[in-house]
Amino acid sequence: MAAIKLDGLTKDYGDVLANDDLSFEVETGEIFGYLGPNGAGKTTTIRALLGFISPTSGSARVLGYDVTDEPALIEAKRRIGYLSDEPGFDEDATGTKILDLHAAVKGDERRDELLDLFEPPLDRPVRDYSRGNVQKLGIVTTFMHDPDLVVLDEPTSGLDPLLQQRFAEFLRAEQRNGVTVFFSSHVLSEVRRLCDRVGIIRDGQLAAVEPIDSLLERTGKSVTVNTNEPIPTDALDVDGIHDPEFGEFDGDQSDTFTECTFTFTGDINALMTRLGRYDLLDLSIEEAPLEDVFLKFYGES
Ligand SMILES: Nc1ncnc2c1ncn2[C@@H]1O[C@H](COP(=O)(O)OP(=O)(O)OP(=O)(O)O)[C@@H](O)[C@H]1O
Repeated sequence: MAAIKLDGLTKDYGDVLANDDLSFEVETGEIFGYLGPNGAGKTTTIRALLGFISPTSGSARVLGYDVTDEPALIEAKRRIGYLSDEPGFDEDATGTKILDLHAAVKGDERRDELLDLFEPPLDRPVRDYSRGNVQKLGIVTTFMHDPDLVVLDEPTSGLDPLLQQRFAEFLRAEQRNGVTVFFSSHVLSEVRRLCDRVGIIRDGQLAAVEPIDSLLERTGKSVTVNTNEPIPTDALDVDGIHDPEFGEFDGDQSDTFTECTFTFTGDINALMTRLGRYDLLDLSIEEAPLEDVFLKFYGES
């Protein structure tokens, strides 16, 4: 059985068609990334899955329960963890009080283990928390009742790189124990590290559902080359170089360049061999920004 199933899910806010006829499934035990630019409709889907808003048409099921069937959804939520993009805890309450409240509703058999791992402050009121500390507390509340499915809206925002790494390892371990993870993000490096498959939403419509590997193959890298002296533009005669942009006095004006940025989808060894013949000052190879991916591959559709 799919852990999440959307069947023509539509949410029309009047001015905005935030989710337009979305259909896809998330398998039990997979980590599924839900990607899209700002305002694409990710939070709207998540809020519909948790019963916070009603679909205008279509339907959705979580853990087999219809999200518009209130008693059924209450039952399902005992087995679901949810981390909001804005946790919105009571500012006057301490961390301990918030955890006690959540425990009273859902249980807290994993509280101590999670506190050891993520170490949010507990004795101060939430008003005095940094963004990262709010997020750490949110992670504890999401997992402490040992859910089968977790729905995470931008889960690593505010976490430092070390904690992001710890959280990634934690999610992988949860997955090995059979937990299903559905999370939204606009950060490609996070998605790359975690996901098995991704669904991409743009302007409320599903642009693609595909394994992360095939998305990354098409995405390519963003490469910047700086040289010590002008080198021939022929140096870029390598399969997989797209849209080269040259430094101010380079490229188009002459047949040499000292600075060039391009997207690369080819064999990195072939590129290094070719460029290795020249005297390079600097070479950077980075993940293409997710916004570029959207524009490049899904812009026209
Ligand atoms: N309650 C609402 N009433 C009217 N319009 C809304 C409401 N909530 C969201 N929208 C609109 O619906 C669209 C989708 O918003 P949503 O928050 O689902 O996007 P998102 O992909 O989660 O964006 P972000 O990454 O910025 O959080 C946006 O145009 C937003 O302005």
